[in-house]
Amino acid sequence: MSSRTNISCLQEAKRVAIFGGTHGNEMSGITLVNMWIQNSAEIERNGLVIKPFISSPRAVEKCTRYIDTDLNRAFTPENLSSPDAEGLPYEVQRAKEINRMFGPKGSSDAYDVIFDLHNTTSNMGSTLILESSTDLFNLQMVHYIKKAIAPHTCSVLLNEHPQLKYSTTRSVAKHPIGLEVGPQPQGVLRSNVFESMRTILKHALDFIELFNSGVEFPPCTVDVFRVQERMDYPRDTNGNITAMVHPHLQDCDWEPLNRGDPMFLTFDGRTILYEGANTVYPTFINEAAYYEKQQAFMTTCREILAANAIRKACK
Ligand SMILES: CC(=O)N[C@@H](CC(=O)O)C(=O)O
Ligand SMILES: [Zn+2]
Repeated sequence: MSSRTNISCLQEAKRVAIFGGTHGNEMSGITLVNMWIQNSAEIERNGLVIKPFISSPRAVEKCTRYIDTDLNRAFTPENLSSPDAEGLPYEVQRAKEINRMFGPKGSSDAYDVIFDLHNTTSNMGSTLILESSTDLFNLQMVHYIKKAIAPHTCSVLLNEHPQLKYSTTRSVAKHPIGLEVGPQPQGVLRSNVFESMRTILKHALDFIELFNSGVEFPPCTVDVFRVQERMDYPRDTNGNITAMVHPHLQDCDWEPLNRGDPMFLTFDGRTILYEGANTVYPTFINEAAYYEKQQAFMTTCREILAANAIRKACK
């Protein structure tokens, strides 16, 4: 790193993986990855090794989110260092395999970039998910993608929360990046969602190719939504939900939610208001996969991140 010129020189990003089917019922990513496994012409770039990969084939075969446990929570140090044994949950075995193939997580042998393709039932549009506010390579890539797709837009969700952060499949890579596109029901393919995902990935790969070719990217800023809090549904003493997302909140991902705004509608017709002091930006509103995670939506706050100029390190 050179601080005098304020250009950060980063390692080349030669090995890139594209994961689909981390969740077996999120059809756009699964379909794109299967398509690219058959014919990779569209994703090939000069000087790059690009591996399209189905992360959870058994879940894909059954068209279910997971077999035993959520793969996208399974990349914990405990799981990854556990001895191989019969009878481990399918996704724990799979996490260990993926870590051997694309990692080891945290080591210099790990893949440079893993894109993990997800779909949501929420009305989030296209969303890039980052796990670190200081990963200059990812920040510059996100900035590049946002510029390239304009006038279409893409939100950036930053999940760096000490308690709410989870051990994702992509976290095996040096630069983990999630791509979440919705709304798309589980088990369903929607052409608009499929095409948005495909376009964003194309620009992402173009960025990596340019970076590796020695192009310098000037300093930039990126608007992000930082994860703040998990909001659960109101529940009775048995743990069953007693209310739904309020119609005024449903589908309003990324729109401001202010103190006093409707949040839930109980089955007997009562409105429950948001009582937090600050304006927040909800996302993952009414995501199907999150009922079991006790999450009706997630609140975020807006933030602007600044990134240094970057270029490939000269050897
Ligand atoms: C709907 C869904 O699966 N969302 C992803 C988000 C992510 O990849 O961080 C998950 O919960 O694992
Ligand atoms: Zn998913």
